Amino acid sequence: MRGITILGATGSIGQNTVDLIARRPDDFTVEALTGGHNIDLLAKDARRLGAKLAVTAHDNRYADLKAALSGTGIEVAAGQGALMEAAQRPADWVMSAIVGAAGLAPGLAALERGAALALANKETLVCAGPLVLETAARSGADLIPVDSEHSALYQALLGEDMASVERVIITASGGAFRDWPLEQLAAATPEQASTHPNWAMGQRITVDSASMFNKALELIEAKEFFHLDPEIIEVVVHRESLVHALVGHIDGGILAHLGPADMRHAIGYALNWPARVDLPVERLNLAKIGQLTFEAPDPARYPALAIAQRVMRRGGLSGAAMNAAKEVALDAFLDSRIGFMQMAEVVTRVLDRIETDSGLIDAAFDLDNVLSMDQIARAYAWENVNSGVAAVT
Ligand SMILES: NC(=O)C1=CN([C@@H]2O[C@H](COP(=O)(O)OP(=O)(O)OC[C@H]3O[C@@H](n4cnc5c(N)ncnc54)[C@H](OP(=O)(O)O)[C@@H]3O)[C@@H](O)[C@H]2O)C=CC1
Ligand SMILES: CC(=O)[C@@H](O)[C@H](O)COP(=O)(O)O
Ligand SMILES: [Mn+2]
Repeated sequence: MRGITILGATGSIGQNTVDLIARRPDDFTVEALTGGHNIDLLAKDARRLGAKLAVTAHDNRYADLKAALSGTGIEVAAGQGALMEAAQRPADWVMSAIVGAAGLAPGLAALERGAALALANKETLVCAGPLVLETAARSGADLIPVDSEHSALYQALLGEDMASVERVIITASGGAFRDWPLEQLAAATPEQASTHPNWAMGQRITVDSASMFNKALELIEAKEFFHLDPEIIEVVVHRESLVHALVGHIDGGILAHLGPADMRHAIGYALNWPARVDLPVERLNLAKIGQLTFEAPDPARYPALAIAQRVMRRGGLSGAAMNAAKEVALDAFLDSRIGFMQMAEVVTRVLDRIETDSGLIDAAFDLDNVLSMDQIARAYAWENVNSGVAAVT
């Protein structure tokens, strides 16, 4: 029996993980499940999986969770401290599926304790790549990617000599607005941006897919995870979301990873790694699919890609700054305070300021410095939003 903890169990990745665990009750015990506001779902899954501990990230939801699990014997806790304790429980495998920079500290805590960490939370590597890899190396913990492109790269790179890799290509669906006239993007609403052509995911990553900030984060995630030179990482728009990533070798050969647009493949791969097991996902019928298409991304439509290049070249704590500014810009967009295309403007202004007036950008990669950079960038981004420079017109 393997002990499992799911951080962010009530979200899209969390629920796909719960689905896989629930199918094999004889193979897994559940140490802890964590969630946020969705107390009913957290309590339901804690009961269903027989979790030892259920944690809500919000102190003020403790009484609700306690009531929902009364009489079950399941331990209940709330707040940031409880989240960290859940991450450090003696699980063999921990899923990191909290959304945003909030997932960084709990994921690191699990790695420090030596649990295998299945990493869906891409912000972890964007904000603190060197710290995360160094923590895993020190504790001996396995770090297994879950983001579909990175799981695909991991699988395509198995047994390959990195010295023969000359290109790494990650695919992008193009998001909700890929067929919109460019001039209409400025007026896109949060509701319109919250749909995805192929994947069912949480709202934040769905909007990030529309702006391609998701792909921007993924470029940095790939650079950090696989120690890549940014110059060899490419993005190609692939409308079908069936080819997730490709690896090009110096002899001209390209290895591609294909799979259904169902995160249970990448989650199941990480759960069973290094073994492969039968997973409850659709098998692709290539003859029925007929054609796979590829296009170059338009830089005017997707300014986030150039921002990622800038961050990869600048290095240091600029990834933490970019992510924090993006999270604020996304909140402001979802609240209709700035327009869709202004998210990239806010992030650019924050990076301009961080690069000139904050010595912190070249500080050592420790958690305190990363979190300080996160806070400074958030403050700068809110100043920018509140100043009206990026207001919806
Ligand atoms: N969804 C997908 O298919 C993919 C997601 N990812 C990445 O995985 C991560 C999770 O994404 P997704 O599942 O879509 O997100 P969701 O929004 O669906 O779920 C987020 C989870 O985190 C919890 N949560 C939210 N805020 C906090 C916080 N401040 N502290 C603690 N817990 C919190 C939520 O609780 P509650 O809902 O109860 O409030 C929920 O359990 C993201 O980093 C995303 O980029 C990567 C590849 C694919
Ligand atoms: C499923 C997954 O990994 C997402 O990150 C996906 O990549 C989003 O789709 P986009 O290609 O539109 O960003
Ligand atoms: Mn992805």
